[in-house]
Amino acid sequence: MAIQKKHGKGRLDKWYRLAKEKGYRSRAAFKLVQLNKKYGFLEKSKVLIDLCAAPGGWCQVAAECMPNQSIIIGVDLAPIKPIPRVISFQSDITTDKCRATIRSHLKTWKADTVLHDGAPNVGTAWVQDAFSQAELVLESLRLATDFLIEGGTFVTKVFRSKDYNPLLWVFKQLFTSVEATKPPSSRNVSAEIFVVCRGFKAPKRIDPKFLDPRHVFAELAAPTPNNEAKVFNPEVKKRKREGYEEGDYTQFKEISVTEFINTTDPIAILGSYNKLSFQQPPGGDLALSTVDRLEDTTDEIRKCCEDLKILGRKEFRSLLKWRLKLREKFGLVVKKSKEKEEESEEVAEVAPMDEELAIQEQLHRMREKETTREKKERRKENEKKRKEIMRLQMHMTTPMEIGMEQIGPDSTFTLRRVDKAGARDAVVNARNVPVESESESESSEDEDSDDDGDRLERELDSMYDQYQERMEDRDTKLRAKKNRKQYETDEWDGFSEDNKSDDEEEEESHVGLPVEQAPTTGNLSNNASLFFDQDIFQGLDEEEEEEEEEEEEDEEDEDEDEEMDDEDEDEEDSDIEEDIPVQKQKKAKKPESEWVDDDEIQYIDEPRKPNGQLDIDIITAEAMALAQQMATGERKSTDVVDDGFNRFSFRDVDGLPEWFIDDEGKHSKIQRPITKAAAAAIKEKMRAINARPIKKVMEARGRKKFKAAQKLEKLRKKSALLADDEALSERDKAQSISKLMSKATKKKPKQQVKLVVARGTNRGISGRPKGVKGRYKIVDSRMKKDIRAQKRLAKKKS
Ligand SMILES: C[S@@+](CC[C@H](N)C(=O)[O-])C[C@H]1O[C@@H](n2cnc3c(N)ncnc32)[C@H](O)[C@@H]1O
Repeated sequence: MAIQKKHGKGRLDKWYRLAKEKGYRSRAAFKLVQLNKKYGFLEKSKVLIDLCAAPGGWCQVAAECMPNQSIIIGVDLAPIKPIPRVISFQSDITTDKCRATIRSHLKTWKADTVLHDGAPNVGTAWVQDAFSQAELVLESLRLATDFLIEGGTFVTKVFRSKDYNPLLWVFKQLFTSVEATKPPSSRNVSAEIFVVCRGFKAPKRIDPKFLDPRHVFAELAAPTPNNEAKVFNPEVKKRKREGYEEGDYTQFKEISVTEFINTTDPIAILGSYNKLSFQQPPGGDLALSTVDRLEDTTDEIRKCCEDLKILGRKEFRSLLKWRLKLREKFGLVVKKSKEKEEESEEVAEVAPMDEELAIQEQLHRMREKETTREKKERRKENEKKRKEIMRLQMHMTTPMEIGMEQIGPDSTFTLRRVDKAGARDAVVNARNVPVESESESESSEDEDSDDDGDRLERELDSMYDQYQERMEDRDTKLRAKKNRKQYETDEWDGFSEDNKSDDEEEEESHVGLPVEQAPTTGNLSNNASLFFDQDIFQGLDEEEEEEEEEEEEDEEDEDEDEEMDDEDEDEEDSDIEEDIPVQKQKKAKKPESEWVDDDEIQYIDEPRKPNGQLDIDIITAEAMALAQQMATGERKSTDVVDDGFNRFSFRDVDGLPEWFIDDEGKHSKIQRPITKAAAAAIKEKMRAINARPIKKVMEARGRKKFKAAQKLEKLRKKSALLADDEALSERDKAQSISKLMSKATKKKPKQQVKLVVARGTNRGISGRPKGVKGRYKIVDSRMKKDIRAQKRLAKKKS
């Protein structure tokens, strides 16, 4: 691919000219120059493979930057003219032949860097292009995995398409650091992005599916419609552009109560209808009149049926329970007797249902039963572990005793395993993983007998989780809070030495995750993880690590560092627990064992103003009121500490459902009265903040000021020179200085923007219209007329 004169003028841009000047064979060379400037991988490499290298721009750059005696191999479908220090040959990178040729050149060496800048099918349809590009990337990755040394670097070009995320996910499994970047020399109009993958993990075996385009780019099946979501979030409406359902052109939907009772999917009805009707159909419905008369059909239930869209979780639950009761009464579901409970088959009679539906429901129930059983077992196991940890914490046992009953080849107990069951948080907090005491296990028999009820409970719980996730997606504060919580609970990783479960270790050496799995990273969505891959966030981890190292080195400073971490967290949370100033919050939060006295607080390295005062930003009325009270001596620091211990401090949340704790948490805190003065002070402060111009404007103003100062300085110097000039008379001096001044203060006339109407030959043109010089703006005729009218009006007024 030699430099060709492209038709579009934009193609012969600055980089094209620079490439010509510098003797590079392609403008692409600058992309590698800029990537290397940012990541510096070429200087560290001794062996490099450049895939799709023609005409050889990247090879030229590599030869320039890599140490002497390095091996550089360039391969392409097209011939590459010889480049000093570069071995090049012609081959298709997807073939075994290419692999063999590279191997013959490298012998036993491994490559430190593999580059790929391939672009197939140039000129065909873009969608097709993007796909084969992605395939080519995967092929180049396959080749890279064969030749890269552990810790090596792989740089590739990827096109922004639907295959971009799956590709990135694959990279992330194989490399410790994956960063996507667009060098300045890459045109903005181009969809290309460069991904720099560093720290090749060199797994012993890679699942072939991993590098197979059919798996990596497989379309994920459309998720099944989530009717439950509709039930619990009736107000969240997604825009549908599909129009109304065929034959149904109303938005208000109503369904008979009997249908709700007979249906096998009540949640779908609750999610998609507005009203459950007790209205008798024309022919009369005996079942409906019975339902109407039953005692279970309370006024509350009737009210709930009136408008489903305004119901909350509690109301839906009562409607579903009511439905179950009626189904039992009508003999639609027969409760299992104790003897029959033993049998795996459940006796369930569902009246108007065809055979297939019946089988489906039975299968579904069996599956539910199985998961309930598994869940129960997990709970028991977790409870056992929790008790052991409690005993250990209370010095009732030694670590040796932990997990004694589980002794076996793979029974090493780590909290990570517990976490897989989703219970570690609770274990660490010594909170109840729902305990199954003996008395409870008796009652759990009842639970089992009511399979539907159990299922509903779980559905409701999972709905709440989904609701939380959605809220987190929307609300960054909530997300930060959750991550913080997770961080707090993650701090202690149990007794595993290397903090890795067996499974995880296996994953490292054998990357073989099912490719269908959605590519996500930790708690972050893919988009979020891509966002955080940006340079700006890169230092953060290292900083944290450094801090940790410091902590290890200096045990004496440990407490101090921890306090600083706490402080960061507190600051983030300031809007949640704003009622106590930062430092005091920390004090109040400290557990008794880590208690520090007032003197110790003095040594904490708090952010301070230049005058030595603590730099605390008071942004809430509560904090302001407290600050005022403290300043006037109305309250003392000890009062604030005492306030930390209140009836909300040690809330007993054992066994309470997550949604309840969350909901209660919003209100279970001291409501501190605020003073009028404090509210006014905060209002004023906020007004001042809002009145500040945005950063861009501030910067522009600063630039203007700076330029004016420069101009003034120049003028001053010139005037001084003139004043010192002995050859000039005083009059001449005064004249020339005033000339200078008037020249400097004269404003340049603003360049007129010529309006060009987009009609005739100018319709739909891109670029400068013929015969137009200077600044121009293409407008439609309406706009031109409007502007004229405005001018006329302004003239009239003046
Ligand atoms: C954008 S150019 C590479 C430019 C090069 N990096 C440089 O600096 O000069 C893309 C190259 O990919 C090559 N290519 C496309 N498919 C290929 C394949 N299957 N095997 C080898 N080369 C391929 C094309 O021949 C083309 O020369």
